[in-house]
Amino acid sequence: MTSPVTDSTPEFQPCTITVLGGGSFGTALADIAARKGHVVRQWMRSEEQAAEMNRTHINQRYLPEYEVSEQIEATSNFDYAVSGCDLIFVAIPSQHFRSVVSRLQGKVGEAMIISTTKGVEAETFDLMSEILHEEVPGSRIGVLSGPNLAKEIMARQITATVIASEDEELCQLVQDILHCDYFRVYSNHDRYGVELGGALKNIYAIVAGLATALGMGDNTRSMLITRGLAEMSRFAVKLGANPLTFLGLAGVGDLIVTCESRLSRNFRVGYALGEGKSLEQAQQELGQVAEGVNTLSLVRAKAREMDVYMPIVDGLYAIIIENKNIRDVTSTMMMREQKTDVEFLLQDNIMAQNSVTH
Ligand SMILES: NC(=O)C1=CN([C@@H]2O[C@H](COP(=O)(O)OP(=O)(O)OC[C@H]3O[C@@H](n4cnc5c(N)ncnc54)[C@H](O)[C@@H]3O)[C@@H](O)[C@H]2O)C=CC1
Ligand SMILES: O=C(CO)COP(=O)(O)O
Repeated sequence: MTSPVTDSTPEFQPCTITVLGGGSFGTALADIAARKGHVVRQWMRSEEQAAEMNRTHINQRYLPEYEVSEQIEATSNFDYAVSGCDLIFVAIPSQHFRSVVSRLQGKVGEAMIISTTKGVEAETFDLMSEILHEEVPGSRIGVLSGPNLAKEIMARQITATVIASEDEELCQLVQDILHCDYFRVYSNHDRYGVELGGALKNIYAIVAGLATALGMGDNTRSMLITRGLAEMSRFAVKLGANPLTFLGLAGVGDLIVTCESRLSRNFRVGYALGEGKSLEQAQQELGQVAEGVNTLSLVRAKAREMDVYMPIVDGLYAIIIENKNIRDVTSTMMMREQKTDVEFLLQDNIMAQNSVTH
């Protein structure tokens, strides 16, 4: 049995927190909050899964190796789960996000709502916090994103995340709720950039998994991560995000962890593809969400519409959707026109400034 980390500081104020989603990340967040002494309800679709979790304190399907706090109350009763809570974390895969959060309408009073989902909606290209704005108008909204592999959080590996919102009070509350000796929460006001970073990096994790399975080296993976970052930032800037956000935990931080870790489901899908499995087989064997697969097609279409150069996205799409030969695609990518290393103009601005001051 793991020891509690209950917050015993005099200023500690227990909150009532609801987590929507019975998967790995929802469970990891519920566990942190419950161990800190908050009242935590975790909503999941399956009545049997909820009953089993309350009985055994183990999420058998998603995190069978870890015992969760006995203080988490799992429930399949949605209205009960969200009644009278102060804050809601939503950890539902992007494809089902709207259908679940639309049920919050008129039920949540003043509760703040935080999306933890790293994906894009197919029909609208909406990010999850935009869906929250549409489905629960008037609510206070934030996004939690960063290098946060659920299993490492459950193992109490030291981890940092980002809470992003224009709402300063919301950021402060989430920091207070989740901060403990193994989990640090940084704030950022660029909600859109933070959220976009979390969604985009999944694509490059698939590429990294694929490259690793094919026996490509560390030089290759480093190139993929760095050029992936350039591509992500280029795309995000075109959509109006701040490229500097991509230098933080929710950008390069999350990109590194998902491109380097075999715990990443997106990496694992890529790895399985590299072993010659079909996309369907890879997803089926995973049995959990790998958001990057859907995000890939959506981002490729959007990049074409906006005329953004994304060769890695194009290459992965050619391999896994158009079934092109991996070696041919890689060779075409390598033989493309040579580009400059760093493309943003910050450096030019600094040099221009220096030439004035020196
Ligand atoms: N697992 C991780 O390490 C992290 C995951 N995330 C993000 O969190 C989101 C959720 O991921 P996980 O919890 O890992 O996924 P998961 O695959 O472990 O679990 C997904 C959960 O959503 C539930 N679900 C699916 N459709 C539903 C519906 N229509 N109604 C109600 N529940 C439904 C499933 O039953 C399951 O409990 C994803 O967008 C992921 O990118 C973010 C950070 C870390
Ligand atoms: O977002 C994550 C880590 O920050 C989890 O990545 P996967 O969804 O690829 O497992």
